[in-house]
Amino acid sequence: MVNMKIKALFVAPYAAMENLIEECRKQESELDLTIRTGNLQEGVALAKQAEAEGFDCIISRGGTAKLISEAVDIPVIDVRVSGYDMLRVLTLANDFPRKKAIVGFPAITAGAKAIIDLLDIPIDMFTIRDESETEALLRQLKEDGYQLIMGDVVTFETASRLGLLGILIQSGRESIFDAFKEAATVSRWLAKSRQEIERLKGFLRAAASDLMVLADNGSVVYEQWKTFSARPELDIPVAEGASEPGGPSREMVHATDPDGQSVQVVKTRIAIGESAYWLCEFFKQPTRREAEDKLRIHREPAPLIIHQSEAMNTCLTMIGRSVTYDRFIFIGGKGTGKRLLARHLHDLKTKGHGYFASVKAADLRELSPEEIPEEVRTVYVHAFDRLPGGREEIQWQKIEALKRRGLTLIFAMTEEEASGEHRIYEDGTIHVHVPALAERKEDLKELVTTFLLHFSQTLGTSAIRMTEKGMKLLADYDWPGNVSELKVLLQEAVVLEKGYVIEHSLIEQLLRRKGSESGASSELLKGTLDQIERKIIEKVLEEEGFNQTKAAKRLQINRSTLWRKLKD
Ligand SMILES: Nc1ncnc2c1ncn2[C@@H]1O[C@H](COP(=O)(O)OP(=O)(O)OP(=O)(O)O)[C@@H](O)[C@H]1O
Repeated sequence: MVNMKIKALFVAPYAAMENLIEECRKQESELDLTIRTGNLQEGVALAKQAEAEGFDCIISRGGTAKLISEAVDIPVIDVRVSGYDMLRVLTLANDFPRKKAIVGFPAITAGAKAIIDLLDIPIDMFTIRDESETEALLRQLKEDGYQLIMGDVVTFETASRLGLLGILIQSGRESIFDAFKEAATVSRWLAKSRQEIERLKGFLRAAASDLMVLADNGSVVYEQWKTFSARPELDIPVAEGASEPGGPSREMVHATDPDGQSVQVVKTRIAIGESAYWLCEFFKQPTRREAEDKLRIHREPAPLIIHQSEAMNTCLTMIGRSVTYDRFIFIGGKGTGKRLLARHLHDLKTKGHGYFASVKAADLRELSPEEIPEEVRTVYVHAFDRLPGGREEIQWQKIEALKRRGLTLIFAMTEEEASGEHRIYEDGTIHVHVPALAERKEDLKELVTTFLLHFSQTLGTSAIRMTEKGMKLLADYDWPGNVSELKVLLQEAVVLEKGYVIEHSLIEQLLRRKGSESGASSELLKGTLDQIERKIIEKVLEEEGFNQTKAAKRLQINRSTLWRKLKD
C-alpha cells in the first residue's frame, strides 16, 4: 500500500462536476481515481459497489457524501464548499436584480453568512436540517416573492421543479484538490494503522491461544480461537470487577460450557485511556467424559521421571529389580507419582509392547475382563478411597479373573488404605513405597523446570523460570498433595504470570491462599480427641443451621448420641 496508488472513487452528485474532476485529475499523482455521477441513493449504490471491489476511499459532496459515509466502512471524504465557491456563486447572483435566497445545510449557510455580511450582499439565508424540509420551504419562499434560489443539488432541482431560478453552488478546483489531498492522507494513515493492527493481531495469535477481549459492558471487542472451534457459550461476568477500584486486575474463573466441557478462564482487566477492557484467556480442562472413562489406556511410554533424590532413586531401583513379578502394590500419598512409576514399570516389563490401562477401584464392578483390549498388558487399579462402600467393596473375584488373563496388576494405595488389607500381603506381591515430595525436596527444582516447560508447550504460557526466592518458598512448603499439588500450583502460576520469570510474590500469594483454605480445618484439628470431636460436631451443627436431626445424619450418629456428646 505504501508505494501503491490509492484507489479512490469520486461520486460526483451532479454531472458538471465530473468534467471538472477529470480536469483536476491530470495534476493528481497519488490517487488511482474512478469518477462516477450519482446523487444521494444512486451515489450510495456506487460507493457500496466500490467498497466491495476493494476501493480504499470514496470522495463525494454534501448530502450524498453524508449518506455514503453512513453506508460504507471505508473513509469518505466530503468536498467542502469553500469560500471561493461561495464567492463565485454570490458574485454571479448579485448581477440578477431579483429577490434571492440561499438554502442549505448549516455547512453551506454558515460559510455563506460570513461573505454576505462582509460584502453586504442583499441575499437571505435559510438553513435546513433535513432534505425533506426543502420543498415546503421553497414553496413558502416562492409565495414570499423569492425568484432566485442558490443551494446544493436537491435545492437546485427542487427550485427548478417549482419554477424558481435555481443556481447550483458548484465546487471549484481548490475544493477538489483539497479533497484529493485529504483522501490520500486519510487512506495512507488508515493503511498504516491497519498494518499495525494486523501486526499486533499476528503477535497475539502467536503469543496466546484462545482469547476474547470484552468491553466493560460485556460486548466482544476482539476474539480468536485456536483450540476451540468457536466461542464457548459461557457467561463471563465482567462488570463487578470493573467497578471495584483497586480490585484484582487478574482472576481465574472455572466454568462449564453447555457441552459439559470444563473451561478455565483467566480474566485480566486492562485500562486504556478512559475505557477498561477484559482480556479473557480460555483453557480447556480435561473433559469429564474422559475422566469418567472406566478404562484409561496409555499407548505411549511414560514421560520423564525426575529423580535426583536418594528416596526416589531407591524407589526406582526397587522397580528395576522387580520386573519379573506381576503383582504390585504401590504405596504412597496422593499425587506422589504412583501412576507415573507404574507406567515406568510397565515400560520396563513390556519393552514397549502392549498398553497400560488404569481403572478406578469403583469401576471394577462394571468392568468385565473381556472388555479389556488384547493389547493391554498392565492394569493399574487406583482410587480405593472413592469406593462408596469402603474396603468391602473391592472386587476380588474380578481381580482374580484379571490375574488369570496373565496381566500385570498394580494397585495404588495410600499407607492407610493398604494397612488393613491382608490380601495384598499375599506371596509374590511386591510393595513399592513411593516417597512423599516432602521427603525428596532435592527433586523440587527439576520438577519445577519440567512442569514450566510442559505448560509452556501445552498451554503456550510464557513463564519458563522461577526466581531463587520463589524456589525457596516452594522448598519451605510441605506439599501434602505432593507432586500433583505442585503441578496444579505451577499451572496456576504460569497462567497468571505473563512474563518469563515467576516472581516469589506470586508464589507467596498462591501459597498464602492455600494456608487460608486449609487454615480452617487445621485449626479444628488442635486439642485432644474429645475436643476435636466436639469442635467438629459444633461446626456441622452450625453449618446445618443448628438442626440436630440434619447434623446427626451428616455425622452418621443418632440424635441421642449427638445430644449426649454435646452435653458431656
Ligand atoms: N518424579 C516425577 N517426575 C516428573 N513428573 C512427575 C513425577 N512424579 C509425579 N509427576 C507428575 O505429577 C502428576 C501426578 O503424578 P501421578 O498421577 O503419577 O500421581 P499419583 O500418585 O498416581 O496420584 P493420585 O494419588 O492422585 O492417583 C503427574 O502429572 C505426573 O506426571
